[in-house]
Amino acid sequence: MSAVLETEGLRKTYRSRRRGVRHALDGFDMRVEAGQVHGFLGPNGSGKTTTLRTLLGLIRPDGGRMAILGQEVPEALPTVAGQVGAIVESPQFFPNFTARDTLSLLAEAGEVPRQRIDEVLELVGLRDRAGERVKTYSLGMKQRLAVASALLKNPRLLILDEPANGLDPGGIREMRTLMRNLAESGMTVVLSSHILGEIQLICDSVTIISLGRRVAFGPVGEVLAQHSTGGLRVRLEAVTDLPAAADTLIRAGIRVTGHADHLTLAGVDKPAAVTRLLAEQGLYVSELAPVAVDLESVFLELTATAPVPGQHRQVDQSTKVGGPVQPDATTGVWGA
Ligand SMILES: Nc1ncnc2c1ncn2[C@@H]1O[C@H](COP(=O)(O)OP(=O)(O)OP(=O)(O)O)[C@@H](O)[C@H]1O
Repeated sequence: MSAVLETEGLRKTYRSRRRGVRHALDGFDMRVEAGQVHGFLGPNGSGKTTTLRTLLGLIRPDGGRMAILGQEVPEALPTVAGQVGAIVESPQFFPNFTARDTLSLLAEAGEVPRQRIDEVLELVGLRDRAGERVKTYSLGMKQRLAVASALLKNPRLLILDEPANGLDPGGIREMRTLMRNLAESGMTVVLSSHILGEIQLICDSVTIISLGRRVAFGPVGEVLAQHSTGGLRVRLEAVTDLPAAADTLIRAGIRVTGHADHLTLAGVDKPAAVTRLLAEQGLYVSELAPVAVDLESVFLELTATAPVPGQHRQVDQSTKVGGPVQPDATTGVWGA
């Protein structure tokens, strides 16, 4: 597959007399394949906006290379810019313009046919409010207008920083469907977001950045599988049997974590052996299921345990990433 967006060894250092040196990007690699919805994730201050601004030519990198649609940027930006739609940080609109005026202005500047204005207004759900002034819009309506403006050129690559910002639950779901439909029509979509449950639902692949470096990437299923503990969740017909079941399993060499209404197990080769062991003691299993690891757990683990060489300390401190995250005792993902 061809890469629509690529960075290799990207570096960006901010220097200030007062705050000293800050390595916002420290050899950052990223690759997004054509036609994918790609989640770009990282804690506050990890370098996401810096990456996107650098790719769009708004910031000059200190090292590394970048390509958009197979062309090296920033050199090729004049050529590729017409095929890229982006919202990075909160876009500013003229408050006294209506949504339609706003999009008309942008369409004229970008030589976009006027009929496209109605298409994008319909897509983002603003059709019936398009004649009202932007200053009367809610946060979510402004966000919809921002997405409409990024879609105006029918870009091959759409980059959205926190597109769900301010959207109501129905709006988030509509945005999810819109992103999937756009990808199915061949558009590549890069989403930066902190709503990890949403990213897990929408995205084909992800990149996780921490301290300006990539700490995970690939198809969502693979990233989850790589960090799966292989644990099992066991429920019994009688909750009161849990202590006896835990005893039996521990004696068989299985690592067990107890919870109010279930056990989590690690170090199990054959799940059927668990059922047999317990049945032999008159303990009956009502559920035996793999413990599902979610993107949020993987994210917390990876971003909090990323290496922290001395020179990255400032970014680390600003993001408040400390020592390893403690296992979540309620899910038992690391509880064994
Ligand atoms: N103009 C600047 N001058 C100095 N430092 C900056 C500047 N812009 C960003 N930084 C620093 O670079 C680091 C990366 O910031 P960036 O905005 O890329 O993070 P982010 O991942 O987008 O965070 P968030 O999730 O909060 O939006 C942060 O420590 C930030 O303080």
